[in-house]
This record gives sequence, C-alpha cells and structure tokens, in this order.
Amino acid sequence: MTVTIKLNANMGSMEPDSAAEGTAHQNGNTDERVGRGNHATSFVPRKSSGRSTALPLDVGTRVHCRWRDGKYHPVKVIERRKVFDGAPTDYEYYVHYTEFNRRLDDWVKLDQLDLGSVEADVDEKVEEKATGLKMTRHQKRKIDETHVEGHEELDAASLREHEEFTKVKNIATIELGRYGIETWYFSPFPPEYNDCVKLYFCEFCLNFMKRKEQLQRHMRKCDLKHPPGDEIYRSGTLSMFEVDGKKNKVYGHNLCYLAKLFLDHKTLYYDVDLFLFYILCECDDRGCHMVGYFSKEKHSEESYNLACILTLPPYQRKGYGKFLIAFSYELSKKEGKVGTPERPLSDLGLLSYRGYWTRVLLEILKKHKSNVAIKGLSDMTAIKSDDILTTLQGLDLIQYRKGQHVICADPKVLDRHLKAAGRGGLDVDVSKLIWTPYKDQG
Ligand SMILES: CC(=O)SCCNC(=O)CCNC(=O)[C@H](O)C(C)(C)COP(=O)(O)OP(=O)(O)OC[C@H]1O[C@@H](n2cnc3c(N)ncnc32)[C@H](O)[C@@H]1OP(=O)(O)O
Repeated sequence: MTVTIKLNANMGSMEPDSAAEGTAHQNGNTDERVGRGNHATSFVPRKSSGRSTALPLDVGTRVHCRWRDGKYHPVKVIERRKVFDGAPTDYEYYVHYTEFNRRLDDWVKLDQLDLGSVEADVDEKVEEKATGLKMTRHQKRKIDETHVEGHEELDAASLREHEEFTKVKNIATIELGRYGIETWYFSPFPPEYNDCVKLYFCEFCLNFMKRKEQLQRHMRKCDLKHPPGDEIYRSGTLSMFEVDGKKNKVYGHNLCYLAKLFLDHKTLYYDVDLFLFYILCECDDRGCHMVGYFSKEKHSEESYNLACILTLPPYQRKGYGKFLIAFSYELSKKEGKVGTPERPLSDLGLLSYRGYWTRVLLEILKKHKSNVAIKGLSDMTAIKSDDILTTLQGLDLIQYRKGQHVICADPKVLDRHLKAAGRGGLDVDVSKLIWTPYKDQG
C-alpha cells in the first residue's frame, strides 16, 4: 500500500544561521537504554520565587532553557524520559524552542532548564467521549490537522499514536559517505528500525543499515559508484543524474527516507513512480558523492517544476541550493513551460528561492533598456508570473497604475536590492546539459 505521511508545518520564527550549526558531526544518543513511565515526583525550589516546582515536569510545560548560545530561550516540553541509571526522579526532556524551527528540538538535561520560569499552563485535558480516552486539546487540534493519507480508516486513537510517534526525532544521526550528520526531523523508517538512533547509509545506492559492519560488508559488494539513472549534466567535478522513480523504486524510497530527516513540512510520496529525482554529485576518483537533490513530478497540473529540494547539511551554504533551483528552471525552459516550486516552502527554502528570484529578475531589469512586462520576464526566466509579482512587490518595485501592474526600477534601487540578495552561487552551464523532457513510455 502506498503510505503518505503528511506532517504539519511547525515552524517557529526563523533562526536559519543557528540551524545550520545544528549539523555538527556527533554520535547519537542512546534512547534504547532508557525506560519511560516512572511517575515518581519530587520538588525543587524555584530559582526566582519561593514556590516549588513539581518534578518531573509534565509534557506541555513551558519553561526557559539554556541553548548553545549560552542564553535562555522559551521552550515547550514535548516529551520526557527517565535517565538511564539515574534516580527515579532523574528525567531528561525533549523540548521545542518556541522561537526557533523544529529542527532545533532536542533532548536536554534538567540543569539546562530555569525552573524559576516554569509556566503552569500545561494543556488542559479534554475527555474523549467516544473512545473514553484522555486527550489534550492541543493533541486534538494537531490530530485534526494531521492527515495520514492511505490511513483514512484510522480512528482517533491510532492517529494520536501516529502523532505521538512523529513528534520526537527517531534517528539522531546518520553516516553517509565521509560524513556523520545530525538529523533534523522525524522520518518514517520501517518498524524494524524503531530501536535505532543511528543509521549507516551507502552513499551510492542509499541502502541503510543498523550497524557499521553491515555497511562495510555492503560497500565491498555494492557495484554502484554513482546514483542509478542517466548522467544529464557534467561540468568540472559536478554531475547531475536523473533517476526515474518507476525504474529505480528502491533508490527512490531510500532517498525519501533520507530526505525526510531534513524536511519537516513536506508530504513525502512513497509512490515514487510518479517522480523524477535529480541528484547532484561531486565526483572524484572514488565515485560520485551526493551533495543534494530535487524531485519533480513527471506530470504536474499545478505547473510545479520542483517538489522537494535538499542540500545535505555538510554541503549547505556553498551555493548548491541555488544551483539546484537554477537547474530546475533550466529544465522548465527546455520543456517550454513556466514552473514554480511546490508549496509550502520551508524557511530555508523560502530564503533560497527569494534570493534566486531576486537576483535573476533584477539582473534582467538592470540590463533591459526598454519596458518589460511581467509576462516577458516569465518567458525569459521560466519563473511563474505570480512568483515574479510577489518578488517584485516584496521589493517595492511594483506600482498599480491605470488598472495594471507597472515595474518601477530605478537603477540605484536595483543595485541596492541585488547587493542585499547575496552571492549568485554556482552557475548552471546550459551547454553541458544533455536532456530531453520526460515522455511516458506507455
Ligand atoms: C519546495 C521545497 O522543497 S521547500 C523545502 C526546502 N528544503 C529544505 O528546507 C530542506 C533543508 N534545507 C536545505 O536543504 C537547504 O537549506 C536549501 C536546499 C533550502 C538551500 O540549500 P543551500 O545549498 O544551503 O543553498 P545556498 O548555499 O545556495 O544558499 C541559498 C541562500 O539561502 C539562504 N540560506 C540558506 N541557508 C541559510 C541559513 N542556514 N541561514 C541563513 N540563510 C540561509 C541564504 O540567503 C543563501 O544564500 P547566501 O549563502 O548567498 O547568503
């Protein structure tokens, strides 16, 4: 059965630069050693008031927590677990920093929490009359928002179980090629991987394993030295491979599991038949090492030219994201279509797209001496008119005169915006792209 898990956006305000720091090479923690459900309670004095705080803290508690910048930030307790070998009251807490993106959710120790800041507004319990189960209002709302396609028949209890299951990151780290990478979000790996906190990926076929020795054995046998599929672009040490999900289902599934570890809000379709995957690699004498990818529906009614985009954390902020975005528009130009990325965009996705659209459009406006219409810009760039309008409106370059939108582009203003839009990134050399648009082979 095709299972599509649609997870909610839960993006606090942006903290992109800090987020990028969250990818340091680390070992995983050791969930499998800790138990749950000891409800022994103790009291510790609050730091700032004379009142005591009951421990362990309840799930839902709001409190301030010391972050890696050394400062205290507001968090919400998402989950708690007993510390292995600790006293009955020793718990650690999985917290969501309410000011930051969910990728920064983390397990913290009690001494990181400022108990003087505890707010006693734990979600109110709501009686679930139909099932006789207890559910918080917050959980009820989240379940209403969480739609598990392919699981429409699930009752509230099962849905709640799903919600419970996905709120805490399951895999803490992965090993991929020469990198150990801290993960960002939950990914629905098959149940036999439930007890793992670290997974070992073959960097070529993307098969994943529980133990390093398994990976080492696999690497001796794996024939692949690059992604399966056709190499459609090569320039210097960079190559792009097109992988048809229908012809390479296992690879497509593996890629989805891997990508979900870094994509929170996207619906992941495991019906990979419908997608083409464009895998960007840095190549050397050991093979072609995946840097990032984007997926694209073979047929999109909404004119999406990109479904999901990912640069693997060790390669981020080097211009690969812009390269992948530019590449997706070059494919659209070859198809003779305009395109737009599938929504919603993540915080980092939005930043990358805004930067790309701004640079591409303003560079054209700077060079163009005569008037240019939005439709003209769209024809030149393959960027959908709506995205052009939003970008230019966001830069305050559009005025509405006599019933139509007019671009008002003062060269000095353009220069200022271009400077603010940052570096251009790696260019796509179109002369190195050998590609024909997808055609159904029946
Ligand atoms: C349709 C969709 O799929 S939306 C989902 C988008 N994907 C994700 O959110 C998955 C996780 N994130 C990623 O994989 C990456 O952050 C991407 C793909 C969004 C961007 O990839 P990168 O290779 O880092 O992009 P690139 O180096 O070209 O930078 C793009 C621009 O985005 C902005 N940006 C990207 N990351 C950050 C960050 N951590 N902090 C601040 N700005 C950032 C910057 O403006 C940057 O340009 P600059 O470096 O010149 O300032």
